[in-house]
Amino acid sequence: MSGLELRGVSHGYGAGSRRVSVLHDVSLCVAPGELVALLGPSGSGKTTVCHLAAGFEEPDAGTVTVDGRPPGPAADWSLVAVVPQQHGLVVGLGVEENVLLPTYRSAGTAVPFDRLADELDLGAFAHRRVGETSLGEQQRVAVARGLVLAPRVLVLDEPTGHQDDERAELVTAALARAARAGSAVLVSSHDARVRAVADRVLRLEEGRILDG
Ligand SMILES: Nc1ncnc2c1ncn2[C@@H]1O[C@H](COP(=O)(O)OP(=O)(O)OP(=O)(O)O)[C@@H](O)[C@H]1O
Repeated sequence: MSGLELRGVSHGYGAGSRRVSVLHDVSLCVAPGELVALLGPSGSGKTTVCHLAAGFEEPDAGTVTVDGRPPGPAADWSLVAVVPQQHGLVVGLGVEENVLLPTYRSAGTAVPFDRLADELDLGAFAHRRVGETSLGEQQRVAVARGLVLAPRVLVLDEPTGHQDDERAELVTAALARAARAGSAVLVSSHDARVRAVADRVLRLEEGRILDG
């Protein structure tokens, strides 16, 4: 199966008798060209799913694959790119440098920075260091960095959480375009505007997928 696939995934945190199970037998897939929204209450395990999909962690049981292979801890971002909840930007570097970081270790073709800056309204602060920008601006920089290599799989954790209505529309439009261009896009979100552009909605409750 190409795209993103989680099969029978269980996962937890802690060690020994203190280990707490968070995900229970989770299976989901996101096909190339599809945008899937992952909804669920706080603590239901959405971020854990995103981290496993990104290869930040390996599941206790089950498999995670991107185009049929485990994503690995240092995946090429043309294969799987991530927008973490806390953005993961390098605050001492400039906006453009942050957006282009994935291109330094990938042979993939980059989307021009100016196009991403235009689509995500980065222009007014594109010349600044990330540490000199607002949280909402940083979030859009992280989205641009996720899009820069037109990845096979794009995983985003609450990517509109710091946006006003107008900018949230820019973000969701950019994600919908990425899916139309062939990326498999998984978005963890509570935002109705994300649901509105999703091809499918999955619900996670207490670490289990309810439907989809
Ligand atoms: N590093 C960790 N160590 C121990 N427990 C953790 C850790 N990370 C998450 N958890 C627990 O795992 C569960 C799922 O957390 P997760 O962050 O995946 O949920 P979420 O659905 O993304 O929540 P939110 O919507 O609040 O961001 C929660 O009960 C959380 O307390």
